[in-house]
Amino acid sequence: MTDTASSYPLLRTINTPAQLRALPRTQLRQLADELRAYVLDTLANSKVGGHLGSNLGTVELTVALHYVFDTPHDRLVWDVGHQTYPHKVLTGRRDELPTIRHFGGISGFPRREESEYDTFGVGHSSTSISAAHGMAMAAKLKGEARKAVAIIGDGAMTAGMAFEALNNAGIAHGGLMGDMLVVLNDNDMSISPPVGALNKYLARLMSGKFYAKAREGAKSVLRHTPLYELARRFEEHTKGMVVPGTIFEEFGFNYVGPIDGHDLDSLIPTLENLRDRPGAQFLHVVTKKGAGYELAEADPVKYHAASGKFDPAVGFVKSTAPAKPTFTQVFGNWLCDMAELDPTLVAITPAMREGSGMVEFHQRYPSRYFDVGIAEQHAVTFAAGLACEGLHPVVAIYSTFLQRAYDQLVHDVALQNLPVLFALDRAGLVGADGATHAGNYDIAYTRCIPNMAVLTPADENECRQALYTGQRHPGPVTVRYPRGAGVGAVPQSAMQAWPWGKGEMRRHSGQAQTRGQGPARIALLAFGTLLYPALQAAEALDASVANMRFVKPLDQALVLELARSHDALVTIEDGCIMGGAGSAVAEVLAAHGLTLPLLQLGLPDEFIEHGDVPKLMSLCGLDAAGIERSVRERYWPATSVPSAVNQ
Ligand SMILES: Cc1ncc(C[n+]2csc(CCOP(=O)(O)OP(=O)(O)O)c2C)c(N)n1
Ligand SMILES: CC(=O)[C@@H](O)[C@H](O)COP(=O)(O)O
Ligand SMILES: [Mg+2]
Repeated sequence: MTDTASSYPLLRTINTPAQLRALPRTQLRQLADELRAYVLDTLANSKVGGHLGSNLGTVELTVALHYVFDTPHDRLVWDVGHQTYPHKVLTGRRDELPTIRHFGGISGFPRREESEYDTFGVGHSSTSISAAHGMAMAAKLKGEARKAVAIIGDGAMTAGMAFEALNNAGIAHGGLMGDMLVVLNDNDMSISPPVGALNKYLARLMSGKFYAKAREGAKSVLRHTPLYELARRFEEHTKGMVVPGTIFEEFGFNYVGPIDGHDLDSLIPTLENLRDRPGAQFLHVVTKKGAGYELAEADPVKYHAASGKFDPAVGFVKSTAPAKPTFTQVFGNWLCDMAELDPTLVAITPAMREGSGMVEFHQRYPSRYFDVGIAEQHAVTFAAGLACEGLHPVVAIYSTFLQRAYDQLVHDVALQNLPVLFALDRAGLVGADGATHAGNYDIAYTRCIPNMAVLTPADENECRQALYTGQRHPGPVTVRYPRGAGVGAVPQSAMQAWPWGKGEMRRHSGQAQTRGQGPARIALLAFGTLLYPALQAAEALDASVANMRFVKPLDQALVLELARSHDALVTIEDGCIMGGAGSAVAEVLAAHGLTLPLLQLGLPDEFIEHGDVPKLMSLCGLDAAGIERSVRERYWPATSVPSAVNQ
């Protein structure tokens, strides 16, 4: 890491936005250049990587926002928040930036508990306008003079929630109008190339004489002009153009733009002008994702995020080492193979083509591939519509993002018992993205839905077989798998459906049928990839191990057989304990009046911070040592047997 003292002489003097605001305007360009270089340099040296393109694209916008608005008194609400590394640097976290997304380091997203300048916790997209509107109305109701600014990307703007907020924020409530500014950071990119009509609409606003004239005009009108004169001439200037009535004005916002989001001479006077205007303001800025770093500008998809250290001079180079296939790749390969077998298969992603492993499917089956934008609710109900007409939709969606479409899951898919397969990637802890992106809850929130089936494959081959099994099921199914690679079980090309609702034994305890003497005879019931640490722990415990495969329908016969032949049961899952697979087992035991001890291992009832997944799993006691320790603590010393068994 380059030492800030020598490499970033101006940036090292800025520890608060107040210090930034004390700078002469003429120094802001240098500050922005140093800030961009520092963000790039820091990320290039980070072993956990982080978001790159979007951060390089918001450097000038961030400098201008903190320069013009009295932060933190005025509230900046970032959308998604993956583009806030410059914001974090300018708000007192410059020297902590190298710790970003590391265990114990600062978060990769704004967090209220991390800084007063992080006014709203984000990570899931399209929440900023709603939150900023809330802050603006609160200021009004409390009689406080403050601005609320939402900074939302063109991708995030495709979510219904953003329009729910626009629909509400542009009008008065009880005669009160919130003073808020929405800044649309339009870089014509989501993670993948943007999709949908809105993108085309924004392109129209940016194209042709309107933008060209606005761009030139803005430069001439805005430079070194007193505010009143600025506002008058800017209005005159834009009036003179064929200014399209924008959709945003229809929502009650005063629309300004598009202006160049990298030109501080445009940004600052325009923001000053809008800062001092009451009511609902909307500024459309045009930026470039990856700005200032040629490789990222040229390939904004690839440079959306870095996965680890890289040499900026050569960029991201694929490692030559044969990597184990990730679960995502297993899914992507299965999807293409299944599409070959099943012509009714269609696949849907809510703006996560690359992350969900669907690039090849998109290339091979373009007419059966649907990227619906950041629109999880629409994705699920769109799938329901496809299924009503006899097609076989696969919705590839991160566990955490499916939370956004829960009612659609219940009301549109499960209640109608439609054959939709949900491929839930990023199930369980996800690591550097932290609590906002953890897929900890899908077992609990899906198994309680009637008609829903919940499959938990243990490795890469089981993932392929589970997807095949699920795809053949005539109702809604979720198949969940974690981020990254598994144990390396090579997926068999032949697809073999599992016996529906059946688990399998993977180890039998050597303990004789004790019932009251000697070490307890324990059965470990593993759901998903924790089968493997469970098998390791079982060697030390001489425990039986069941690979349950299904949370729903649960293999009740297996549960009852294990309960009757063992002294105690232990369930293990990489999902929340509360309401999870262990709870399903507990319900079966209770329903059959069985009172043998049951230990439920899984993720605790707390949000788990970002960090290295193996370390986090160990902290949660979900590695082999942790499982063994928990079982011994509960069911040992060696010779004692749980009292409940003596009954
Ligand atoms: C609800 C939700 N769905 C999907 C994502 C994944 N995601 C993160 S950033 C992103 C693209 C955002 O595009 P945009 O808002 O234009 O920001 P940019 O990266 O272009 O700066 C997506 C789809 C998310 N964070 N939240
Ligand atoms: C900001 C955002 O939500 C995405 O970029 C997310 O971080 C991707 O996660 P993966 O890296 O697990 O694909
Ligand atoms: Mg964008």
